[in-house]
Amino acid sequence: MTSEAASQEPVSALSGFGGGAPAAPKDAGRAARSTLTPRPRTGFVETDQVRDLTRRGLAFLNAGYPLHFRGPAGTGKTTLALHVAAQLGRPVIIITGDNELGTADLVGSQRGYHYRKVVDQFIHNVTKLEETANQHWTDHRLTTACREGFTLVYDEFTRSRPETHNVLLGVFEERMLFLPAQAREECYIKVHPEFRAIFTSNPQEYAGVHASQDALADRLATIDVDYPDRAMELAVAAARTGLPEASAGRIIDLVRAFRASGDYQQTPTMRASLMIARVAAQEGFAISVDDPRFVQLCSDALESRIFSGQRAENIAREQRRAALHALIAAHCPPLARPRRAGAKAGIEGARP
Ligand SMILES: Nc1ncnc2c1ncn2[C@@H]1O[C@H](COP(=O)(O)OP(=O)(O)OP(=O)(O)O)[C@@H](O)[C@H]1O
Repeated sequence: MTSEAASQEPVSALSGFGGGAPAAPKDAGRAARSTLTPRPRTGFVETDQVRDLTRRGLAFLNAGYPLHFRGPAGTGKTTLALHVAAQLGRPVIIITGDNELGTADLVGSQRGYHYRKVVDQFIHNVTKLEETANQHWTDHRLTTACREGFTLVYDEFTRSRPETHNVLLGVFEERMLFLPAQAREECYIKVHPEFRAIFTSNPQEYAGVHASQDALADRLATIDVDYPDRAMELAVAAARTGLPEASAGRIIDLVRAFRASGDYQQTPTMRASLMIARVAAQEGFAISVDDPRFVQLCSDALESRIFSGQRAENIAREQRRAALHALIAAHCPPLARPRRAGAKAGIEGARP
């Protein structure tokens, strides 16, 4: 995403949120275009783990501290941040971290031109033309959020350069947002008492991220988000795909066992189990090693995580592939054979 897009585009397409929140009179149209109104998201799963993280996060936010959810990819940080933001009941503004993002993208800048044309035809055959061009100051997302008391969700903030965040130090410490000289009319604004900020970051990401400044990290209340427990992963897969729990459970156990094996270069996250579950449900595959289409689906979704593009040794490759297939067989067992009269019930509904 470009910095312009990050700072300017409405983001109402995000699920669980609708655009056009009511804004305060000043700059109302602009603020409304860049905010989201939280509403409950369909398929959102609230387990004890989610409730606990939400409660702990809200405690910091209610005391006025900026909150930071930190955790590996696919652990549900962004979803959780939006869920917690929704609990605050204020319009939400989202920024996504980007190396190209600068202070102006957060705070505001001089934009556009106002043309003024005066045609003086006092003497009928003489035309006097006067044209002036004035730039005018435009608030960007951080300024709008601070001014109006909105909730700012800054997703993957460590993808932005640390110096971009200098302006945040005053916001969190002195509750003042200092504006650059171009803002002319005001050199700072007092941060609205209802302004809150929620950050997310992934400490394991090593491409395209920056270390967070100590000064900023010290101001954030950081809560570590770990991989979801089985109950949560299962509930999410069942809710988001419509698979029965027994079938979704096999996929979850397969992906969790693969994750526990450590035999990969890219961690298989909750997104991997959702991907398998969603495609299997849509295509009507049997969640079993007996269905070659299902086995192929698991291989497609998981094998790429074993090798990250480097040329792995062929033997290691084959060994790891075989280990993955053994996991598929162990967690997605053969379909129940047709029962002979009097035989006991077999595996519960292997088909989704
Ligand atoms: N509580 C939940 N209910 C329903 N779905 C969820 C929940 N938490 C996470 N998910 C789903 O799990 C997937 C990963 O979640 P999310 O994008 O929030 O993770 P993340 O930690 O922000 O990932 P990344 O660091 O890669 O951006 C998404 O498809 C999301 O919709």
